[in-house]
Amino acid sequence: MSDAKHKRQYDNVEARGRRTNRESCQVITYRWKTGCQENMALAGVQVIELAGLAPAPFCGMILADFGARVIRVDRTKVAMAMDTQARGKQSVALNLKKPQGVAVLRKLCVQSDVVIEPFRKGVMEKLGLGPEELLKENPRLIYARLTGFGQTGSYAQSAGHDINYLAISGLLSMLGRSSEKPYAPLNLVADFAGGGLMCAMGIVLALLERTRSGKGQVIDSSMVEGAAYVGSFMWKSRNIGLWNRPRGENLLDSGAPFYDTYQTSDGKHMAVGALEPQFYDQFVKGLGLDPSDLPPQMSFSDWPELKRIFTRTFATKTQAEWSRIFDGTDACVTPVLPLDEVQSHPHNKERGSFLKDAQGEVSPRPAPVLSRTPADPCLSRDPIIGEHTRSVLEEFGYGADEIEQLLSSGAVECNKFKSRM
Ligand SMILES: C[C@H](CCC[C@@H](C)[C@H]1CC[C@H]2[C@@H]3[C@H](O)C[C@@H]4C[C@H](O)CC[C@]4(C)[C@H]3C[C@H](O)[C@]12C)C(=O)SCCNC(=O)CCNC(=O)[C@H](O)C(C)(C)COP(=O)(O)OP(=O)(O)OC[C@H]1O[C@@H](n2cnc3c(N)ncnc32)[C@H](O)[C@@H]1OP(=O)(O)O
Repeated sequence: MSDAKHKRQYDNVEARGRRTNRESCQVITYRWKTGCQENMALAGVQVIELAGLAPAPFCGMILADFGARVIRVDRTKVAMAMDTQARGKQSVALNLKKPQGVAVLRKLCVQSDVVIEPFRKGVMEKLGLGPEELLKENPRLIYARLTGFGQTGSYAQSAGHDINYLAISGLLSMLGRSSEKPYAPLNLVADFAGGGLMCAMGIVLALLERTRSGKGQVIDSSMVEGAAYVGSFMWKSRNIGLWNRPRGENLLDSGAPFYDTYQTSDGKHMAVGALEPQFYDQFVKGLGLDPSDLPPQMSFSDWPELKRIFTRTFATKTQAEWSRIFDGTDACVTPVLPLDEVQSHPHNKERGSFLKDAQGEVSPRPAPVLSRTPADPCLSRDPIIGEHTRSVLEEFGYGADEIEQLLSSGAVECNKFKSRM
């Protein structure tokens, strides 16, 4: 195809795409997100999220919370969605083992701003939907590849989960109490901080850059590197002696008695972060101890003794009693709250830090809070698999007969939400 013809075709696609995007976002925004804040930071951005495990769904949810339109592409013949971070998304069910299903996905991607793919390296290429292909048709596309090990390197084709990526990042070796083996803090660091969140940042950066260049690009979002990047402080603070003792014996890794948790008389816990001397003094005072009876705060060899003294002291009162003593001071002591208590804690309540959705489920509100264009998360129920297949296909230009043909071939699936009322 001649360059001129290709350009004309691209311009038409681009123009149609832009028009479709704009129209569809306006149409969809009106039809499906009535009341949403048109001025949310990512309003008008259209994202295709290929259904994956935890990290990619988190990335998609962040973008949806801040106004993007996120269409999640689910597998067909799946009983229920495993995406627990689905708020604000639509669901289209496609069978990518069928060429027609691949053709539909291609059309969705070509007419969108962002695609998030959560698969092992090479899967999209096998489908003929690699970045080469799609960016040729839509040079403005931002193609985010969220993997564990990245698109290159000997592990690139290997399966893995958060703990594996954390291990290869170096951070897992630093996590754990003294004389215990390393432990992964839930699947927070690689999956979410270094994965979904880092990928969302990459997408926003690429969107911003595109406003200048008009061009999309590929984002190679490796959870190993994302986790390590989140942990840059650990690398950069080694030469100031913060981490030169064995695991669990340093200032911030449960070694220091004034940076740890303690059990209270009612079996709950308090968190202590009294690092600076002026806060440490308030902490000791709040415990009702005489500083002259204690060894110096930074006497490493006396830390085990200090821990024993603080443990004994915290065991004499309930969490509520200690909270009354320390709230409003600079002692850096706070109650360790279980998930079902955070929403009602006075500070969180005053800020509205946690929201309740239409199903009565409590979860964190989007962060950070933008003063003029804050996130406006969708609080209605999550989509069922394939709930929006028909409406999205119509919006992307498929006629009724074509949709029926796609349905009968099994390339797509449409499902209707059935209320349990
Ligand atoms: C710690 C977290 C994990 C959080 C998730 C957990 C909550 C869940 C993980 C496992 C679940 C349990 C398990 O499923 C068993 C039970 C099942 C039961 O039903 C429920 C209870 C269970 C106990 C269940 C409970 C929970 O749900 C779980 C515990 C993480 O670390 S998540 C981060 C994982 N890593 C990444 O995301 C990095 C990038 N991805 C990868 O490396 C790979 O995708 C991965 C994750 C290693 C999986 O590899 P896999 O071989 O399965 O897939 P891929 O190689 O990526 O290929 C994808 C193939 O799928 C085809 N495909 C995609 N979309 C479609 C479609 N729409 N239609 C048709 N086909 C599709 C695609 O073409 C690929 O096919 P090929 O292989 O032929 O190329």
